[in-house]
Amino acid sequence: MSRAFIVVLDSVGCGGAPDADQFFNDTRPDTGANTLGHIAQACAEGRAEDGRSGMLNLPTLYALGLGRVISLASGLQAPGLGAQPQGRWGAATEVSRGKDTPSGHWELSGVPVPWDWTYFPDATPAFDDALVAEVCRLAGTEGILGNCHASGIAIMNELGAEHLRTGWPICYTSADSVFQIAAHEEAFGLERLLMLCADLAPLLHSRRVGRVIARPFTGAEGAFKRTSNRRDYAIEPPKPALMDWAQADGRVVHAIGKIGDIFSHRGVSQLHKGKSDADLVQHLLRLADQAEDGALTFCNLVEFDSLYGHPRDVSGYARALETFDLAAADFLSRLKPGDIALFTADHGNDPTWSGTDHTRERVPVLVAGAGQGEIGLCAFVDVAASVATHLGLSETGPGRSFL
Ligand SMILES: O=P(O)(O)O[C@H]1O[C@H](CO)[C@@H](O)[C@H]1O
Ligand SMILES: [Mn+2]
Ligand SMILES: [Mn+2]
Repeated sequence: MSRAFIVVLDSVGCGGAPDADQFFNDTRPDTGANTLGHIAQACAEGRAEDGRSGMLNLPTLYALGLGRVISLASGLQAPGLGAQPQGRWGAATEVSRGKDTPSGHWELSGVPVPWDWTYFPDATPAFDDALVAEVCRLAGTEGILGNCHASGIAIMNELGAEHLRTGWPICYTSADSVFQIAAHEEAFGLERLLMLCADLAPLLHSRRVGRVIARPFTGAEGAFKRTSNRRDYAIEPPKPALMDWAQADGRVVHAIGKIGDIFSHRGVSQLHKGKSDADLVQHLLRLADQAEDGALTFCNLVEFDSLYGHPRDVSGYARALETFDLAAADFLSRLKPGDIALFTADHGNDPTWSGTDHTRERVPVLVAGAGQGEIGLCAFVDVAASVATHLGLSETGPGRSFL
């Protein structure tokens, strides 16, 4: 039985979203944002020379059709990407109203998001009194710290000492639909923090806040450090999605990286986590060798987004793409006859753009193992339909298979 591998390169968009004018970074609309296209341009113009050099060098992904995808999606002729593709290539357009990770992954899995997410206002306080009171009740504290939009490292350093003094949890949010709680692993207690987030999640999910995120840290003042015990309590997809369909048909589903959290751990047979994308790629290589007949492997590589997209680090983003491209060649060489591997993304995060938020873009769809030729423009839900069709699942969702 054939197998399928989906690899989401988090935030590796290819421009051209028809509704980009309705999404913003600071006050600038996302119209024209193009993560891959602008990185390729910056490389060609010598503006991405930190730790790497020259044209964006992605032979494996170009051979599947990546260069064609950028011009298909956005009309941009990205320099150096013109190779004759050997794979199936297209660009997918999202309909969900959020340019965030859950929206993107759910829609790729056949479930567009039918609601508007709740975002907290960029004001202080960001949270209403009833919510603060509930956090205090569950935490057993007389108050909270933060109560604003913040970057996690900055607010940990700013309020960590006060947190140790008062015992109050540090609560903050961002441009995403999230409620985050940072607390010291030893002083506040890791289990207590996780329990607090778990207990708070149903209330926030009922308000359509996508995730409650525990952000434990350790160390003393001046040397606080986040630990890898981050935990996301995410709202569940409103309908069964690709991984659920596969499991319902008795297939093994491997989730690599954040995939478990993004789907509230639904539909996952085995979860493979790591401390970095390099670890996650090792899981991917191992599963290419070892995944069961008929299995679905769904992988998210988050560092493009978290380490390079949000900080607007063009060289770093280019380096990460080039590193991944080498691993992708190794990965593809391990596939067995009948397997497919599909590379895509969940949204954009153009490192040349204004602001620090995601950018609304189309995403690449590159398929190895399914012959050669243009898929053209398609829908996010067509990814799920195509993978389900390839695996021979009984449910294929609302999309149309391009395979
Ligand atoms: O700044 P840190 O705490 O890393 O938070 C980031 O991580 C959140 C979820 O991925 C985003 O919404 C952003 O707020
Ligand atoms: Mn994402
Ligand atoms: Mn992000």
